[in-house]
Amino acid sequence: MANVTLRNVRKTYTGGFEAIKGVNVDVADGQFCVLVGPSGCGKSTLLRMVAGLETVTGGEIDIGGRVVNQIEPADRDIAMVFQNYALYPHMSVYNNMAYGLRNRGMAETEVKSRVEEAARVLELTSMLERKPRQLSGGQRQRVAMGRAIVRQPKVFLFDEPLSNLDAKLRIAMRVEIRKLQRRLNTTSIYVTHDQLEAMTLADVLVVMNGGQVEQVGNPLAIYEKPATTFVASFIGAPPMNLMSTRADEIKSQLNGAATEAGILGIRPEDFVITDQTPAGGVALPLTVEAIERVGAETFIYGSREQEEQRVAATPGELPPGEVIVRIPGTEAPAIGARIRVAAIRPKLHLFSGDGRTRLEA
Ligand SMILES: Nc1ncnc2c1ncn2[C@@H]1O[C@H](COP(=O)(O)OP(=O)(O)OP(=O)(O)O)[C@@H](O)[C@H]1O
Repeated sequence: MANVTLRNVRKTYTGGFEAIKGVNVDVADGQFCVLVGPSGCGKSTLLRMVAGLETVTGGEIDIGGRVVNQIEPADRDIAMVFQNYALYPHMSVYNNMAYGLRNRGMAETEVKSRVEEAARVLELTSMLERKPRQLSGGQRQRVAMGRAIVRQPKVFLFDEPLSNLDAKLRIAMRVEIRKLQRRLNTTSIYVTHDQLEAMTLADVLVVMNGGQVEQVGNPLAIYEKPATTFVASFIGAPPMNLMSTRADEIKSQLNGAATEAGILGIRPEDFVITDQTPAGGVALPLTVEAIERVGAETFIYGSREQEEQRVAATPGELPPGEVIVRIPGTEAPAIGARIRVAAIRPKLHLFSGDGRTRLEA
């Protein structure tokens, strides 16, 4: 059991590319921390630095009160689960799990007891004699987990462990990993580019962009109060609608301070279809361009009457003038219909014109 603290951690690769530009993160003992961000944001680099697989070019990595910058991976008391599982194909499931323990010279009775306990927890007991090729993707993933568990490390590190699984199995394994982590109560750091996986797994969510941390916190708190337009559009699908507060129709509905802000954000589910303009809210006329019915809810893609300038570049950015509205149920207006949608003040997000600062609505 251990906390993990990153203090102003930096990484410049040979050749001069600065992949990590001063990251501070604190993961308390037993917490599940998820690093999320788009491809190339540096999340794998950061995880590999914690593991000791990449050198640290600045700052400190502290595991359980000990700075580990100069400590070999094998001596850091961590266990890593990789995307490709990295199982030995010629060894049985049992031997795959036992290998690392035997390498450390552990007595065979202790090896047996740890492997059998991990197999029981992971429901692999009946498969211990099989080779990896005789297992499904999900079972291989569990063997990879088992190999980490038997080590009884202070910290688990996961590098996109579910990305080779199909959508259904990903969800099942996501739930399994969370249950297992709660049971073992082992501090964990998990890398993914999937914001939904990140939201559902994390105690502490770290949203990264361009080698820096955009926001750290509880996933729901981040969803409710994103610090930047990058976070606003990366966390949540479909993404938050972002529009310029200087568009005439919007400016007329916001008070002075708010119109100075620059960018107004409204999540698709925070709109209602209504002819009223709620006090302290914003209403928009839309022409319905497309409808998607997804089981119990419906997405309406609407266009605003007026063209507007593009707002600060963000990952899930919608085309200018397009608004997504998410409503429960399957009843929806017809394509081409003109509707009005509105959202009230607690659901309005305001950001500075460059998208870098959240302002009070
Ligand atoms: N050995 C290396 N030398 C130079 N640059 C590297 C090296 N490894 C990674 N990079 C660069 O560092 C940046 C961060 O890479 P990293 O693999 O950490 O990103 P990531 O967020 O994990 O992305 P992905 O989700 O695609 O794996 C990228 O721009 C990448 O090209």
